[in-house]
Amino acid sequence: MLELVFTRRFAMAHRLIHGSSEVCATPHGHNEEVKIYLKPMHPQSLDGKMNVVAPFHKAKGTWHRFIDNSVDHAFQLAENDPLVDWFVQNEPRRLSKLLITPGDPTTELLACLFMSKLNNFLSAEQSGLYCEQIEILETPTNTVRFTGNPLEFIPNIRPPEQCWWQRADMSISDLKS
Ligand SMILES: Nc1nc2c(c(=O)[nH]1)N=C([C@H](O)[C@H](O)COP(=O)(O)OP(=O)(O)OP(=O)(O)O)CN2
Repeated sequence: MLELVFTRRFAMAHRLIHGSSEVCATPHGHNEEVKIYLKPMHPQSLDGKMNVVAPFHKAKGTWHRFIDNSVDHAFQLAENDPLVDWFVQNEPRRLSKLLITPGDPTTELLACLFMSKLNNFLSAEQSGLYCEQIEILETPTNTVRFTGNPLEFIPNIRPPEQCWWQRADMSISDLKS
C-alpha cells in the first residue's frame, strides 16, 4: 500500500490543570512536530503517466495552512481553565490564538483532535485520501501515536456543530471572538 507522510513543526504553549503532572500546571511551551500518514480510500496502481497517489501540494496544502496559521504559537487550554476567562476579560484580541480542548490539552487528546480536523479537511476537499495514523512529537523524547477513529476517543461533551475539530475550517476553539 502506498502512503503519503508529511511532517510539520509548530510552537505551542499549554498547561495541564487536572493533576496528571504538577510541573505541567505552569504554562510552558514546546516546539512540536506533527506527522500525518495519508492513504487512498480506493487504492489503485500507478497510472504510468503522473504516477502519484495525489500531488503533494493538494494532499498537504490545507493541513499545513491550518498548522501554520492556526496552531503555530497558539496557547492550548482546557475549556474550564480560568485563564480562558482571563483572556476573554483582558485580551479578547488574542482569543483566536487560544486552542481550547475538552479537558487538559495533552498530546494524546491533541493527536485525536488533529486527526479529526484533518479528516474533515480531506473529506470536504473530496481528496480521496484519509488520515490513517498521526504522530505528535511533544518533545524530542515523548511521542504520541494514534490510529483508529478519533471520535471514539475524544471526550464527547457537545453536539458536533459546536466542536471545532469536527469542522473543515481553520478554527481551534468554539469561542466567539
Ligand atoms: N501522558 C501524558 N503525560 C504528560 C504530558 C502529555 O501530554 N501526556 N505532557 C506533559 C508535559 O507537557 C511536559 O512538559 C512534557 O513531559 P516531560 O516528560 O516532562 O518532558 P521532558 O522533555 O522533560 O522529558 P524527559 O525525556 O524526561 O526529559 C507531562 N506529562
